[in-house]
Amino acid sequence: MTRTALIFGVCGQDGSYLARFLLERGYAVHGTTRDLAGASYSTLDALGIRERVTIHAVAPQDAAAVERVIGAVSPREIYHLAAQSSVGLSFAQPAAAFGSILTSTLNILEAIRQQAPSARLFHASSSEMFGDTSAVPATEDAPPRPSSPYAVAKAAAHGLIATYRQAYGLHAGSGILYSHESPLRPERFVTRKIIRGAVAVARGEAERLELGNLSVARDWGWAPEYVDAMWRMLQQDAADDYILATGITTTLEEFVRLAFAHFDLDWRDHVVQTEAHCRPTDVACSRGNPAKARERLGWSTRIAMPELVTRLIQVELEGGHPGVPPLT
Ligand SMILES: C[C@H]1O[C@H](OP(=O)(O)OP(=O)(O)OC[C@H]2O[C@@H](n3cnc4c(=O)[nH]c(N)nc43)[C@H](O)[C@@H]2O)[C@@H](O)[C@@H](O)C1=O
Repeated sequence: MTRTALIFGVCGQDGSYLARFLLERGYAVHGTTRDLAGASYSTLDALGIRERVTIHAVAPQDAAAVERVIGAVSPREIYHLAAQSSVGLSFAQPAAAFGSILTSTLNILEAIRQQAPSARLFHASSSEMFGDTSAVPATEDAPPRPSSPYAVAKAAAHGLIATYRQAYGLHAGSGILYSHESPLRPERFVTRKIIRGAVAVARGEAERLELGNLSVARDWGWAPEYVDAMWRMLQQDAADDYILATGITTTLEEFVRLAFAHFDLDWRDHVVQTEAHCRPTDVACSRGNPAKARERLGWSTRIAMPELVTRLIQVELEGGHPGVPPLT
């Protein structure tokens, strides 16, 4: 029998890779986007799968619309990836961050509790909720110490998922996602910005690249690998929370150095640090221990730093995603 999955936020980086992953495994894949006419399908187009996904117009902050789509699709697996994903933007638009992250999560949980209690739910939590973890890599039990509107909302949504699991017995779990990158990332995120910037300088199309704080350190992985973990979580008999990370943390300065060094360039000749690109507060260092995911899900990453930089540059130089038309 064909298995059916519903992905809230199918047009994002993770939604698109997950849709491809599930299609490859024979799933009927449904996905939501807020506005069919206004939606950008560039990620689904880049992977060549737009025609194979049934897309529904749903604003996840609209409880009735969430109930309707879950009732209509009747999915066994639900993936909640629909929320504002930019930490930086959440400082400028905190209310929007809260609505998109927290209200959407509550609506999906309530719809499942009321009318699809046997459905399984994956929720995208974030390492940002732990704050600075330079002293000890976070485990799933680490206390939340959020330091941005985005992280506060994610910590609350994470708590809701655990509460519904415990109080109502739902099969609902959070993947605590560390940064995971790909050519589908927009330039709002620093990795794509750096890769594009280094390529532009190497080609003589730009002279400099403006960035913010380079002393921060992050655990960067390869996004297509993370959707496998999301799926594995929903194949477990019991739902739980898992840290999804490579376990390798690198400074942003080192990322920049590697990107420019790929073209025999010294980043210090081209990168300018400006206040305008710094956040009011920023997580200094993000470290996570993915042991539980390795032991219980059999999941670990194959691609990590520094290979990630080379891979992103190669795709950028080829003009898009491997094997599919270039991204515009
Ligand atoms: C785990 C977490 O991962 C991602 O959030 P993020 O780490 O904030 O991603 P980002 O690429 O915007 O920033 C990374 C770091 O780089 C610093 N940085 C310096 N200069 C620039 C700069 O010019 N632009 C940007 N965007 N960042 C800069 C910036 O201050 C920050 O320290 C999302 O997936 C999120 O959804 C998520 O949950």
